[in-house]
Amino acid sequence: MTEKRPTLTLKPKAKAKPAGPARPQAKGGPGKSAGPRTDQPRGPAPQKRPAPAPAKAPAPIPQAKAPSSIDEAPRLRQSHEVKVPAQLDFRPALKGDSLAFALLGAASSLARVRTGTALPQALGEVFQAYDATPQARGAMQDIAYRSMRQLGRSEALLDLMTSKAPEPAMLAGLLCAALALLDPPEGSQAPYEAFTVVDQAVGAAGAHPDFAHAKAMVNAVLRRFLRERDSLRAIVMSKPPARWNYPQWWIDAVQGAYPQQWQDILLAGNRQPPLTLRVNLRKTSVDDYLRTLAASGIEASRVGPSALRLAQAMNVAQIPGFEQGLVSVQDAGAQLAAPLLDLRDGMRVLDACAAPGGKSGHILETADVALTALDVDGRRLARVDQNLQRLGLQATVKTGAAENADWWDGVQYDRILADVPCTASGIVRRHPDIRWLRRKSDTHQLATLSTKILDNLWQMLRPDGKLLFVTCSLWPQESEAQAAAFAARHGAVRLDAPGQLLPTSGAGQDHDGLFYALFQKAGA
Ligand SMILES: C[S@@+](CC[C@H](N)C(=O)[O-])C[C@H]1O[C@@H](n2cnc3c(N)ncnc32)[C@H](O)[C@@H]1O
Repeated sequence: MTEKRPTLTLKPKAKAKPAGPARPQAKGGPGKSAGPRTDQPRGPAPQKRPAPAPAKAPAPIPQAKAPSSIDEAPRLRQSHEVKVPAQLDFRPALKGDSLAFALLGAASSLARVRTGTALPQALGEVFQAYDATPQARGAMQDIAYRSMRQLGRSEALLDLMTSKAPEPAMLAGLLCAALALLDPPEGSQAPYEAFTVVDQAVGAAGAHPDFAHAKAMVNAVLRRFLRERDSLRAIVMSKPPARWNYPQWWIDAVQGAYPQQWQDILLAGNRQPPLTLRVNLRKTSVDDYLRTLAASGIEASRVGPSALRLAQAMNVAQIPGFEQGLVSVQDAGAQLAAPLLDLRDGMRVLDACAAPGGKSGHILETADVALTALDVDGRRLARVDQNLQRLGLQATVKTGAAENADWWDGVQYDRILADVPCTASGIVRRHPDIRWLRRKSDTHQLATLSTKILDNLWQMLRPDGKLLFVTCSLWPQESEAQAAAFAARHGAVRLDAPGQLLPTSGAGQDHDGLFYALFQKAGA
């Protein structure tokens, strides 16, 4: 047991409105999985926050992260920067299929995200440490993703209800996870009964040695939320980060770049993304595959020339023909890259930032080209190999930095795809942790790297050849401003391309926020 810390006190009752009765809760089983995740956030790993210096070494601190420079104040409340981190890997003596177990796993993931770990990686660490069953993994993932989409509001509610920020971060994570379940977004049903959430959250707190002492506080905070929900919400909803569930700088940036559409963009980023498939036209047709799905009772609709959106997310292992390479998981917006490249058999093509290989696979499905798939990250490149193997396709896979030429054989390419590392601000619906991990200054840093990559790749393109520049960013500095400056520097001819696609979800049109610019080199 670690040293007992003082129990937090509750702040006085909120005053905005008289306390409303607890809202009746919808019934439901354990949360569904957020769907298979086949991609990681783009770009280099976000900067890690410095590991807090332990006041006293309690137990092994397995998740301490390497210190890194910080140029801005953290967005989360200062006191959340833990003085004594909880044992994030501690496996509680709880039933593996209980909500308490899932809540604690989600809380551990949220605490890892606070130290700069991306959520998919954080969950992976927790699954292993907790030896979680597939069912428990699904529940932890669902709760953690919900919590990320609601973090601004949960943080503000906690700020209102507690006299100081809950510590350790895992306790704050537990409260945020429980609040996300008790307070689902407008128009969606609560996945569990309110009393079950409170009871299980208290049980989860009691099962962890580092904050078992705070279980009465967990009970009091959650019950108070249920009693005073309307008045508490009325207060926090006046604050943009609570209302929109993004950091203030992010809201300002979207509003500045898109004064007309900013609210729609923020809302689109908070919706649960669909599972979209790309049909491999080498092996089947879209209509035939739709029939295959229908025969298996799977509902789907077309959202692009080869793109199908499933009505319900499911594990890829259950998707007919997935293992045989009939389909791949890929957003409909990302499926525009291969057609824009205007590929023909026999071309020499470079995919310069290729991992995990979504667009490489599509390029090879489109034409018989000699493809080089390059990426700086050798671990991610292994996924290119796996994906191409499943599709029965081949490429030359190379580890190297696209801003350098040390990996290049000196023979120019007919086509180059530069799907550069970026802030990934256009894919937050799939990666709701990104908004909390990124810093405003990342944009400039990543745009500088993209400039170097584009300038270096241009020499590798043959006269008349085409280079497709892609980002999954919403920030003009990374996208349109970058494209315009590039064209001016190199005298590149700009061909027709979609430009900035804003994220949208719905019947017929459903895609992430991507940017496309297509350039041609003058003939010899
Ligand atoms: C947007 S993702 C690429 C997604 C991929 N094109 C697909 O469709 O599956 C960006 C990739 O750039 C890689 N990357 C980051 N810095 C790089 C660099 N300097 N040179 C080459 N690749 C880089 C990252 O490892 C990441 O895999």
